[in-house]
Amino acid sequence: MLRLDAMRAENGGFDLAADLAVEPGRRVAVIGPSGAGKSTLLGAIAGFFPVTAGRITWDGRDITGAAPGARPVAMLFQDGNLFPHLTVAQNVGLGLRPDLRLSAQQHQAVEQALHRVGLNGMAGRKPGALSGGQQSRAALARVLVQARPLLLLDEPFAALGPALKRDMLDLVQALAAETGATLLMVSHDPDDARYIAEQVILVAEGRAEPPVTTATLFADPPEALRRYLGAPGGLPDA
Ligand SMILES: Nc1ncnc2c1ncn2[C@@H]1O[C@H](COP(=O)(O)OP(=O)(O)OP(=O)(O)O)[C@@H](O)[C@H]1O
Repeated sequence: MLRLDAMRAENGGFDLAADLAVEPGRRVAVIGPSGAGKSTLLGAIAGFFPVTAGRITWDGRDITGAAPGARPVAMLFQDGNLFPHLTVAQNVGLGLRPDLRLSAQQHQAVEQALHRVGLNGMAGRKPGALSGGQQSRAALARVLVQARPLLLLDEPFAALGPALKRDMLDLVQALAAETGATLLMVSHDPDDARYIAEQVILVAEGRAEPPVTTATLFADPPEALRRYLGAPGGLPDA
């Protein structure tokens, strides 16, 4: 279980507060207005931003001060962070060893991850020779080889068209189910939350609220969510 106990994190002078827990294996959407602190929340959990108060624990272990690589976390960003001069297989291999000195077993793990995301036969290509959707798959394969129990996705598929995005959400959902990973995904699209997430963490005005059931939240949204959705009178069906 992920716990943020009276946590405060700082991002360049911005202060985010969170006091919440996420049950193991949950798929949770993180939504809220632009600039509210969604990326700061994920970055604090991943160890990219300093925690100034409270603590972060994973299965009871205090990881507040742990180095990013020592956390049970794999993170996927919107641009995928693929290196253009490396092949797809090398980009995925970076998830296992930054110096790419992979063992035979690790090479096999890379191959399996590429196969799982539907990129067999493309291991030797450079990212520039992949479509946008294929690049997203390669970035997801890198997250997958890390085999971490907590996956943090920061608007991972925002640049993809609706059909492609749906495919990727299906894939993420399937992978999370297979591995039992806990998933936190930032999205600006309420439909993504409805589609993939059992629960939603609402981030507004520098505070991350405890997760609530997605359908419940959209059925009776708090004021901050109403404002964000821009539908004060009537909301789309949950
Ligand atoms: N390097 C920085 N220096 C100063 N302030 C920053 C820095 N990075 C972010 N901030 C501020 O921190 C706040 C939270 O940013 P954050 O990226 O977490 O928001 P967000 O909810 O993810 O926004 P968006 O939906 O637009 O990506 C914002 O108000 C932003 O202006």
